[in-house]
This record gives sequence, C-alpha cells and structure tokens, in this order.
Amino acid sequence: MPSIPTITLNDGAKIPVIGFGTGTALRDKDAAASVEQALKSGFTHIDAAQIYNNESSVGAALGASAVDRSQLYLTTKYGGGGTVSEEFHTSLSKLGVTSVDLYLIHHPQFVDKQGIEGAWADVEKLQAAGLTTSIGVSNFSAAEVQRVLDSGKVTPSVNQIRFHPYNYSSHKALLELCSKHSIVVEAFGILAPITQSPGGAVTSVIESIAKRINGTPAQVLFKWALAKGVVVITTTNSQSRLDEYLAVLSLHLTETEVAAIDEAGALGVPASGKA
Ligand SMILES: NC(=O)C1=CN([C@@H]2O[C@H](COP(=O)(O)OP(=O)(O)OC[C@H]3O[C@@H](n4cnc5c(N)ncnc54)[C@H](O)[C@@H]3O)[C@@H](O)[C@H]2O)C=CC1
Ligand SMILES: O=CCc1c[nH]c2ccccc12
Repeated sequence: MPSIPTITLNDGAKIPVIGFGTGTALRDKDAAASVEQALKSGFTHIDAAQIYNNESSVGAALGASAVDRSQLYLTTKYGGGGTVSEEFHTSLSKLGVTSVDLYLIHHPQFVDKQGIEGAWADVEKLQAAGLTTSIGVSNFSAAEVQRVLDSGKVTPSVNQIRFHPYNYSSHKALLELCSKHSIVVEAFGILAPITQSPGGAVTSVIESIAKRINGTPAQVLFKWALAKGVVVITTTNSQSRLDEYLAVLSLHLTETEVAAIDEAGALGVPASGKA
C-alpha cells in the first residue's frame, strides 16, 4: 500500500495530502465502519468535527484500528455551543485521544459573542498547551483570515474551504492571501462538478482527460486539486471508491490539462448546478 505524500505546514508539521471526511453523508450517523474501512484501505488522515455529531463512533474506529495513533493524522473542529476549551475537551474525550494533529474553527459564524479574535486566542492556547499540533480555520473569507492575522500571535496553518473548478477563480484573493502566509488550503466538495453540477463545461474536459490517463473523472478532479497544492478531504462508504481515490497517487496530469480544467471552471456552473 503506497503511503500518502505529505505537505509541510507553516508550523513544520506534516499533513497527508488526502484525508477521509466524516461529515456530509456520515453526519449524525455512526461512522465507525466507514472510518475502519478507510483506515484499512490506506487512509491515515481523518477529518472529524464536533458538529458531525459522530466523534464517539470515529473514536471507536480509531481505538479498534491496528494503525498506531502516531501514524494517524487527526483533525477536529470547533462548532460553537460552549467555549473553545470546553468543546475541544469534549471532542478529545469522544475521539478517545489525548491530543489532535489539527484543530480548526469550523465556520466564522460558529464563534458566538467571543468573536473571531477571541475564539482564535483560545485556539492558540490549546496549541501552546500541546493539545493540538497545528491550528487553523475553515470557511474563512480573505477578510476573516486577515482578522486572525491582525489579532493573533500564531498564523493559521490551514483554511479548509469548499474548492472545485467552478469556484476556483472566485477564491483568487483568498488563495493569494493564504499563499502569502503559507496557509495550506484544504478542499472539501472537490467532486461537486460530478455530484452537484454535472453536465457543465468541466464535465467534458475531465472525461476526456480521464480517458487519456486511463482513470476516472473523479480522479482527474483530485489530481487537479493536488496540482494546486491543496489537501483534499473526501469521503465515501464504498470500497471501490476508496481504492479509486487512493489510486490517484500514481496518476499524472500535464500543465496543459490543469489549465484546461481552470478555463472550463471559469465558465461557471451549469444553470442547474451549485457553486
Ligand atoms: N469544513 C467544512 O465546512 C466542510 C467539510 N467537509 C469535509 O469534507 C468531507 C468531504 O466532503 P464532500 O463534499 O462530501 O466531498 P467530495 O466532494 O469528495 O464528495 C464525496 C461524495 O461524492 C460521492 N462520489 C464519489 N465519486 C462519485 C461519482 N463518480 N459519482 C457520484 N458520486 C460520487 C461519494 O460517494 C461521496 O458521497 C466531509 O466528509 C467533511 O469531512 C465537507 C463539507 C463542509
Ligand atoms: O462541515 C461541513 C458543514 C457544512 C455543510 N455545508 C456547509 C456549507 C458551508 C459551510 C459549512 C458547511
């Protein structure tokens, strides 16, 4: 089983470039079997969150796995409700771990009266206490990232955002700011051109590239995102899709193909689709 390559974050920690998500279809569900299947298939990076309401089942799968904690990359996210410290410790307890690799503020709207600045200061304290190796944000706009940069002592290591060819050009200012501060972008919703906006300009381009590389359109979208230097967070309950996702590691797109996907994406989602 080939090991998943890593990217080095701005704090020196290494993050596997593909992660298995426990939200979307697994939200509010027992995720144990799906996480166990992903770990057995070779995923070592698990993306959890307080609001997915399934951290205990994720923890059960981690506990049952033959994979040592030191070989796992575990993320969870602050979802509001209580203070950052309270919710973080509840997450640790549910996940059955003593620390995580990455803790994110899940959404700028989840920070309540403490505000973005107050929540970030609390997240920084968790890192200083050695309870999370890296810290970051999710669904933050460029203006919201700038507020963290202006108020914080620590630069976020990650911003996890919805990212696919149809919204890539709209992220220009955010991606430039993240790049300037070496903030790694994590992509969710990368398969939106297949799952939510089929039949648009991107479809024919990724189908044609898939034929050339003897792969699938989903694999082309993953490779496109990896070519942009982002970490891909995806999910599935299907063994064949897990194998399909991990097989991207041995595929290659040319610069011309990446540019062709950019151009098709910039034409926008089809009328029936979702950006
Ligand atoms: N930070 C945030 O606010 C958010 C984070 N996430 C994280 O990202 C993870 C992945 O998010 P998604 O948007 O679900 O990822 P995704 O865009 O990779 O889609 C995965 C879904 O596509 C389906 N799929 C795969 N290949 C397909 C094909 N050829 N045809 C049709 N369907 C296909 C899979 O079965 C799965 O349900 C979540 O589980 C969660 O961990 C997701 C949403 C928001
Ligand atoms: O983790 C994902 C939660 C979520 C689901 N849909 C959206 C849309 C925008 C931000 C977060 C989410």
